[in-house]
This record gives sequence, structure tokens and C-alpha cells, in this order.
Amino acid sequence: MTTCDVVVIGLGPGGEALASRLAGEGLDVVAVESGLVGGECPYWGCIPSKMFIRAAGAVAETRRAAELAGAATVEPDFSVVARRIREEATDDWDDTVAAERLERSGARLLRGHGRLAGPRVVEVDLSGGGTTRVEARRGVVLNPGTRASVPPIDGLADTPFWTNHEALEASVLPATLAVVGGGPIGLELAQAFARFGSEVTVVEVGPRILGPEEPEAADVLRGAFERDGIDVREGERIVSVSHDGQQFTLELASGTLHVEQLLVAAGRTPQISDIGLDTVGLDPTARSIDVDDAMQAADGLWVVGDVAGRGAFTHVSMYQSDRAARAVLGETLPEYDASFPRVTFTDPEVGGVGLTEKQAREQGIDVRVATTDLAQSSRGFTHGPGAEGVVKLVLDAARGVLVGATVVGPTGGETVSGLAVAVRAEVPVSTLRNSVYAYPTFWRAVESALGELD
Ligand SMILES: Cc1cc2nc3c(=O)[nH]c(=O)nc-3n(C[C@H](O)[C@H](O)[C@H](O)COP(=O)(O)OP(=O)(O)OC[C@H]3O[C@@H](n4cnc5c(N)ncnc54)[C@H](O)[C@@H]3O)c2cc1C
Ligand SMILES: NC(=O)c1ccc[n+]([C@@H]2O[C@H](COP(=O)([O-])OP(=O)(O)OC[C@H]3O[C@@H](n4cnc5c(N)ncnc54)[C@H](O)[C@@H]3O)[C@@H](O)[C@H]2O)c1
Repeated sequence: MTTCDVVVIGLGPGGEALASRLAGEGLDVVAVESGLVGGECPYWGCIPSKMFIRAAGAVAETRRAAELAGAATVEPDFSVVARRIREEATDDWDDTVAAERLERSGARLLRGHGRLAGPRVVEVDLSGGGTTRVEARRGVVLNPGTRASVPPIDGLADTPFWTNHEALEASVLPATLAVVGGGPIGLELAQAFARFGSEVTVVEVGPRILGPEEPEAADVLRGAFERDGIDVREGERIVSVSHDGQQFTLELASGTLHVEQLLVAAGRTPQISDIGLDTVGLDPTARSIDVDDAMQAADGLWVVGDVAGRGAFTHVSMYQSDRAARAVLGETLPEYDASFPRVTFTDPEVGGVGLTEKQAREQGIDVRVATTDLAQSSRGFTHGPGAEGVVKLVLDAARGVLVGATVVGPTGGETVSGLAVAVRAEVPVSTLRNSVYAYPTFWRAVESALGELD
């Protein structure tokens, strides 16, 4: 048994930041990681996917040049972006740089699978063999993240399907690709593969793609995906999947689909069933671990990242990492920001903050909503092809403040930032109306939407 001040199990973005920060504060930190230091985001998530999307966007913009500026041709070459992902984004899926950075901060890195073995005690199955136990004087921080869920579709588990890992490690573009799931992962990757030349079908079992977001966002995306030649099937059930060594066959409720590759992006499974939660009185079968606003789940136990169930985003993991670090150090925390922004990096982007109209109504808020067509704005008109989008505002009429907003558009993820401040700071809608909006920005469409609230 070794002792230390804090053990961190799982080094996603939040866990890695927390471990090096607490070590920098002089605490004795043991950081346990079974995969790569940094977690999903830098190796199989945000970073490689956004590099892929940036490249696919360049292809799409070049094609739009014909309508705007004269002849331009692009011959997409998937090997260029695959090489950038391998060499520049992920160091060929090697975390040496991140591990050395962590150790330079003073933290001790243990490679292996960690699990609680009671309050403030962690057992680690070391990657090199053997087991060790560590006692943490202050406590343990959990950041184990999620993995791709495999839906219980007949035959699927026996096929060589892709998750986000294989999709972002791919070096060869599939000629045909089916994507199971019309959430952020499925849609971002579907559009990127399609723009490089794959023939893509998205199969969503729910009534619409991007289900938790505003329905207006799905309406815009559906049109954009059709223009990219993507076959979007909503409310579609997959009965069975098989693979004959060459291709996948999907038996759908509406017919049969044959494809070269199958990407499963049907949600995420929290990696908490085997980390000893039962040894501290918590439920290992839950969808997430309940925490208070200081990210504390039990005495001497803090949780950050996707498994805390408060938004599965890197910026949320980092925000929680900051709170948990300050809680471990005994600092008093300001109120928790539950209105965090979110962006799906399709083209057009879908930026959102706070509540959707449906969520606000479910909370009994006196809701008023307004929408405005981004393409009809002055900036949309000058932008031309690719300007489709919408701004939607959700007003709490009783309090006179916005409680949610969505911006779909070429810069939806950036444009929503101003509204994120308005929601977070509860800026009176009268002040938003009595403000000047630069002409001709996409942001100025917000002024039109505010006018529609009357
Ligand atoms: C394709 C894709 C695109 C995405 N794009 C974005 C985006 O653009 N913007 C955004 O904000 N978010 C994005 N996300 C989500 C983002 O990646 C996650 O929210 C983020 O990684 C935070 O996760 P986390 O901190 O919970 O841990 P994770 O990143 O999941 O890391 C957890 C780590 O813990 C390790 N681990 C698990 N169990 C144990 C154990 N018992 N012992 C030791 N180690 C363990 C794992 O090996 C892993 O390294 C994307 C995700 C995917 C898959
Ligand atoms: N840009 C970003 O910030 C970004 C990008 C990717 C992922 N993420 C994060 O990762 C999380 C997970 O993303 P995700 O897209 O995997 O999950 P998700 O849960 O958001 O979406 C999964 C989709 O798959 C569908 N589905 C489930 N089972 C199915 C089946 N059998 N057949 C057809 N469809 C099925 C669901 O109805 C849902 O629409 C996101 O919620 C988000 O928090 C963020």
C-alpha cells in the first residue's frame, strides 16, 4: 500500500488538468490511466473530428466557389486529412508528450485500470502486470469517461463495425458508409465522409436527427445533408446487421441496405460498472454518478466529466475539473453554471445554450419564442450558398430574460456565444433590444429575432 494526497482515476481532459493542477499546488497526486493520457477528446473525439471537418469544409467551400467566384475544382484526397490526424493531431495515437507533461507537473502516473476499494482507497491492475493499492489522504477523483454504446441490434455485435475510434483512425475512405445514430457524433462524421466522396446513409431510430436540440435545427440540417447527397432516414428501425467478409447488410424496417462500412454512433456508455462504486455505497449500474455543485459524490470522492451526467462535452469536463480542484483545496465555490453552450460542428453549425423551448415549457416557465431565418438576413444574402440557418430565442416572459437560444448557421457555434452571455448573465431582454448589432454580421440576425418576440 502506497499513500498520497489525491488519486485521480481516468485522465480525460478534466482528470488530466486536475491531476497536474493539484500536483502544481504541492499535493502528492497519483494519476491512473488505462488508455491514453488526455482521454477521448484529443485522440478519438473533438480534435481529430474537427480536423476532419475543417478539411471537409474546405472541400465544400471550394465547390461553392463556382457560384460565387468562378471555376474552382477540388479532388478530395482522404489520405491528406488521415495523415494530418495521425501525425499532427494524435502523434499516431501515442501519448508520450502528454504523459511527460503530466509527470513534469509532479504527478505520479500509474498505467492500468483503477477501481475504488473502499473510501479513499484505490486498487490498480497495472498494465505491466500486478496490482497495487493506493490510499488517498484527501480523497479520490473519478474521470473515467464513456465508450461508444452498441445497441442491441440482432447480429451487430458479431460484425466488424466502426465506432468513433476506427472512423478517426481510418486511412482509406469507404465507398459506402451507413451511420447508426443521428446525434452529434453520427452527423459530424457522416457529413465529413460524404464531402470526401463516401456515399452515406444516416439511420436514426428517433423521429428526427439531433433529437434533444430544437426541431428547427433538424429541419435546417436535413436540407443541408440532402444537398450533400446524404440519405437521412429518420424514424427508421434496424432489424438486423450482418457482414459477409466484404460488406455489411442492414435489414431495415423499410428495406435492405448494403454498405462497405458501418459506423455505430448510437450514444455513449459510462465506464462506471467496474470502478468499485459499490465499495463506497454508490450504484455501479446507474447512467451517471450523482454529484453536488462541488462535484462531490461522497465523503472524499469527487467526479468530473461525462459520467457526472451534466453534459458530455470537453468544456464541461474542464469546468468541473476546476470546481473539483478548488473543492479538494478547500476553497468556497461560486454557483454552478448550468447554462453551458454546446455546438454540433456540422455545416451549418448548430450552436445552443440553456433550455430548448420544450425543456422550458416542461419546467413551467412562461415561455415566448421567436425564430428568424438566417439566410434572409443581410449577411445571409451576401454570403449566398451555405447561408442557411435559423436563430431561435426562448424567453422567460415573466422575468424578461432569455433562458435558451439556438443559432444554426455557418458560424452558429461562434454566434451563439453572445447569447450564451445573455442567458448566463440574465441580461434583461429590454437591454438586448436596446443594443446595437454590427451590420452585416450573422449576429445581427439576433436583433431581428428579438423583434419577433413582441
Ligand atoms: C467523435 C467525438 C467528437 C467529439 N467532439 C466534441 C467537441 O467537438 N466538443 C466537445 O466539447 N466535446 C466533444 N466530444 C465529447 C468529448 O470528447 C468528451 O466530453 C470529453 O472527452 C470529456 O470526457 P471525460 O472527461 O469524461 O473523459 P474521457 O475523455 O472519456 O476520458 C476518460 C479516460 O479515463 C480512462 N479510464 C476509464 N476508466 C478507467 C479506469 N477504471 N482506470 C483508469 N483509467 C480509466 C479512459 O481510458 C480515458 O482515457 C466528442 C466526442 C466524440 C466521441
Ligand atoms: N460537437 C460536440 O460538442 C460533440 C460532438 C460529438 C459528440 N459530442 C458529445 O458526445 C455525446 C454522444 O454523442 P452521440 O452522437 O454518440 O450520442 P447521442 O446520444 O447524442 O445520439 C445518438 C443517437 O443515436 C440514436 N440511436 C440510438 N440507438 C439507435 C439505433 N438502434 N438505431 C438508430 N439510431 C439509434 C439515438 O436516437 C440518438 O439520436 C453527445 O451527446 C455530445 O455530448 C459532442
